[in-house]
Amino acid sequence: MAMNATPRVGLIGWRGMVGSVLMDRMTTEGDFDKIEPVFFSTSNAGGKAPMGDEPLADAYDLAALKSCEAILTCQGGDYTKDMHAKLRAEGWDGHWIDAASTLRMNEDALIVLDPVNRPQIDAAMAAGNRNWVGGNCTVSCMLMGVGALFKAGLVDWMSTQTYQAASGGGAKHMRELLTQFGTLNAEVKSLLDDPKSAILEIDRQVLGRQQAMTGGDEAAQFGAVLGGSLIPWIDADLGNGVSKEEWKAMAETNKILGRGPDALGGSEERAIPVDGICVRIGAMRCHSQALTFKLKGDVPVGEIEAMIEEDNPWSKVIPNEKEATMRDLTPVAVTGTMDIPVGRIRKLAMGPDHVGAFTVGDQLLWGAAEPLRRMLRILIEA
Ligand SMILES: NC(=O)C1=CN([C@@H]2O[C@H](COP(=O)(O)OP(=O)(O)OC[C@H]3O[C@@H](n4cnc5c(N)ncnc54)[C@H](OP(=O)(O)O)[C@@H]3O)[C@@H](O)[C@H]2O)C=CC1
Ligand SMILES: N[C@@H](CC(=O)OP(=O)(O)O)C(=O)O
Repeated sequence: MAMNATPRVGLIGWRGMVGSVLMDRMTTEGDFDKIEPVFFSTSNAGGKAPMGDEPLADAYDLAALKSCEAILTCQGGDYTKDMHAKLRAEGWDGHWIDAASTLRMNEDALIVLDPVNRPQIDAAMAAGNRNWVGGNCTVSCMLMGVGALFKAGLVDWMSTQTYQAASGGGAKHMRELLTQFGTLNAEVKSLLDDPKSAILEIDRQVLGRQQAMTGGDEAAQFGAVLGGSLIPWIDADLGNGVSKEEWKAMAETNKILGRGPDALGGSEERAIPVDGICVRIGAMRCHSQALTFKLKGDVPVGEIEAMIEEDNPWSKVIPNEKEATMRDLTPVAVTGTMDIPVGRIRKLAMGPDHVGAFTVGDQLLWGAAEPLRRMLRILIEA
């Protein structure tokens, strides 16, 4: 069912980190001209909204929420757990668009990434679906880069080793990383300023400070030191040696592609194995991934590059050369842009059907905010 010409859309979580990126993108793309926005707050109902004359509505007020044809939330999983079922139980049949992972694998929710799964979105809309959830940031950024190979049916399996930014944990995690870097620098500043000082003495003092931080307030967000180190575990421990972030890679990739039993409505098509190790590194807001593909045949690198380049306006092939890689295939180059560069594309020593690639994406843009605002736009324009 199509929405009204200028639908009333409730925005929850708009001042958080993901929400702020979303607001920027919605402003840039003119989305606010197409809706009647209603801004909610979980902490400051009655306060000043970021636009318009109406004060902030209470995000726990069911009547206010029910007055919206669509609700777009970046407030987080606890809010979704608390409010989504209550609203549905009251008979609200509006569109719920959500950044949190809570509903993603539900039978009645579609994971949205329209440049990759627009056919699934259209089919779900026609079937009356009402729950639209953004994918895990690593999965969405990966599929925006190399989705072409999956769409073409070329992938037998894929392994991904991730290099995930601090922002994936939230704003406090980004602050903690920078604070740790500052503390470590301060610890050895006088030695660093002296070009004749011994590097191994600097290293010893840095390690001592890192060890002193471990288990304390300075590493409270991540639970381990990230500055000058890394953490090869992200999200919950599933108890079988797999982290929840790693589990999402296969589960969500296949659901987005409409494959396997978790696809909306179920699918007979084999779920493609996707697996690897997820690692937190000291980048700010870009997730990077080293990918290994086992393809179904010996596809020339030039053909792979052409498919990636042509797949969508944001996927960009970076020539597999040192200079281009260092210039264009780093978190610093990609942060704040919509581009999803894919580089280091080459045949691996394991055989001509094994291909390596490396991709980088801003996890707050394609990894979180962008698929949601695009889904809202699709609903408005339906
Ligand atoms: N961070 C990420 O990488 C990703 C996050 N997500 C999802 O999005 C959810 C929100 O993430 P994120 O945006 O990082 O969370 P934030 O903590 O930045 O924001 C969440 C809410 O916290 C409240 N808040 C309290 N203090 C502040 C403050 N000082 N500044 C801003 N907001 C504040 C706001 O609610 P109020 O205005 O009502 O007080 C805000 O909407 C996550 O829980 C997750 O489900 C999804 C993909 C990626
Ligand atoms: N888990 C991701 C961030 C995130 O919010 O993921 P999800 O939306 O799947 O919970 C990270 O830490 O990098």
